[in-house]
Amino acid sequence: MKLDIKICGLSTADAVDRAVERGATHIGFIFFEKSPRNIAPEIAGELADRVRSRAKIVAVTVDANDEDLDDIVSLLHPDILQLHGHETPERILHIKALYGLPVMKVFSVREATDLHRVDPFIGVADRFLFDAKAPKGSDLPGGNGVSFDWNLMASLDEGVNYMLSGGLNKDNVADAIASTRATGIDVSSGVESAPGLKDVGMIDAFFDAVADAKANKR
Ligand SMILES: O=C(O)c1ccccc1NCC(=O)[C@H](O)[C@H](O)COP(=O)(O)O
Repeated sequence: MKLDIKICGLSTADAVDRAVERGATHIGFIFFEKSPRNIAPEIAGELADRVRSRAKIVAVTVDANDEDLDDIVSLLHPDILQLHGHETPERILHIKALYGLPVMKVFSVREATDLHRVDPFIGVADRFLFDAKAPKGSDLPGGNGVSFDWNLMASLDEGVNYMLSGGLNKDNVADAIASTRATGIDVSSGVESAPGLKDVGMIDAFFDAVADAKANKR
């Protein structure tokens, strides 16, 4: 089974190196000022250079304007733009025309009806990421370490290619893989010892758990 693994919100060389050594197919950098994982595009670009040919570089933005996207794209040179805000299909078409990069559009989920919001984006975004809705009072649209009911994903059209995220960690990732058709999984706070602080031991434990899950699914 081919499963993409994205480690998101990286900000140190140690964590970038370990994630990719352990098999991360995607690494994500957060460009959102309120996030403890927010990173300057220049620094993200330097970290990405360490692993560029081995993992896809994902720029995570939230309703970013063209000026900010210009900076991010020119300094990071991402492979994928992850749009984690309220971007419309029209905005996504504009961004794709500007940069010629694949777009992964994020939807937050609490109930089955949240999944229908994807319909106008099919054929517009290249891939989808389903995350949990932010808890009340959170400043962050992602990276909150909370899960949603993965059984809801069964009602999604089978043709939709998606990554799953939201509160994944070493203890629940096997269950997430077994109970959905996700072609990728994405983790951030589940491999952190404190908000924004990635922990290489926790990255190891996460990849060990994914390896066990894949072995058991064969
Ligand atoms: O992680 C952040 O701080 C963040 C801030 C603003 C927008 C998106 C953000 N994270 C995006 C991600 O792809 C996270 O990996 C995803 O939300 C899962 O996070 P977690 O539940 O902590 O594993």
